[in-house]
Amino acid sequence: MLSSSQGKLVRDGEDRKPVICIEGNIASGKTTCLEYFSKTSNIEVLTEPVSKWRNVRGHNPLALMYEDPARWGLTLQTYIQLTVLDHHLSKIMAPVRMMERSLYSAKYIFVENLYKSGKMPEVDYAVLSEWFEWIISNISIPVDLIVYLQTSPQTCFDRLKQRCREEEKVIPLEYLEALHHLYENWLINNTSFKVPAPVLVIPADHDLQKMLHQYEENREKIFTVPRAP
Ligand SMILES: Nc1ncnc2c1ncn2[C@@H]1O[C@H](COP(=O)(O)OP(=O)(O)O)[C@@H](O)[C@H]1O
Ligand SMILES: Cc1cn([C@H]2C[C@H](O)[C@@H](COP(=O)(O)O)O2)c(=O)[nH]c1=O
Repeated sequence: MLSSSQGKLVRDGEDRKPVICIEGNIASGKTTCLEYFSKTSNIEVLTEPVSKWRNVRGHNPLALMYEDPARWGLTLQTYIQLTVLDHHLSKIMAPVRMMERSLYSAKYIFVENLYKSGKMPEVDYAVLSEWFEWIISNISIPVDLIVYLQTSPQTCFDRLKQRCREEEKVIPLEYLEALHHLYENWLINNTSFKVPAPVLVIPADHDLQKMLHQYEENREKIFTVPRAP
């Protein structure tokens, strides 16, 4: 349920609890990172609802988008915006929430990439942008910390091949390079969109053992994050 506070709709029925978003390119290791932290007590983990994006009432908008982005980009991104908004607004059951990506990256990285690469018609981009602007102007979407898993596109390409998700077999290295530049401009160079929270960068090209070690080293920084006002 939502109630109104200071002109915005807010999730009600609970105190504000810290929300930490894990960001990074496709196959950068976000799910693996969340899996690791899910073993910590008092933390709730929300992974991306990819299964919904692969099956909405028997349709697979993720596959359709990769087959024909100009035709299906709007369809997929509209549904992603809805399902991610639903995650942001769902009741937080533990003292801290960690979630995979956010409403912000769906727009600032993926929608932006479709449009900039000429694969999304201007009218589709305009409609999605209007929706997004309305949501962030009228609904409180609090994020207290962004943990950015910073990888090279080549690392993601190798991990993507290893993961072997059917819909993603058509992804070329250039696609991951384009997403990488958008992420870097947003979270590192601060040259594109407003960053909604402080950013903690974790270099993520390393093998699993080294990554787990780095997660441990950063645990304190991650979980003592001050809550945004
Ligand atoms: N540090 C790592 N070194 C090698 N492989 C990894 C590492 N982290 C994750 N993987 C593997 O790479 C693939 C993508 O990881 P995943 O966590 O699903 O990425 P994301 O959620 O960011 O898409 C998976 O097959 C996973 O087992
Ligand atoms: C948020 C978002 C995701 N996608 C695509 C990109 C990938 O194929 C999957 C998500 O997988 P990941 O391993 O978690 O990166 O969904 C997209 O096309 N648009 C989006 O906004």
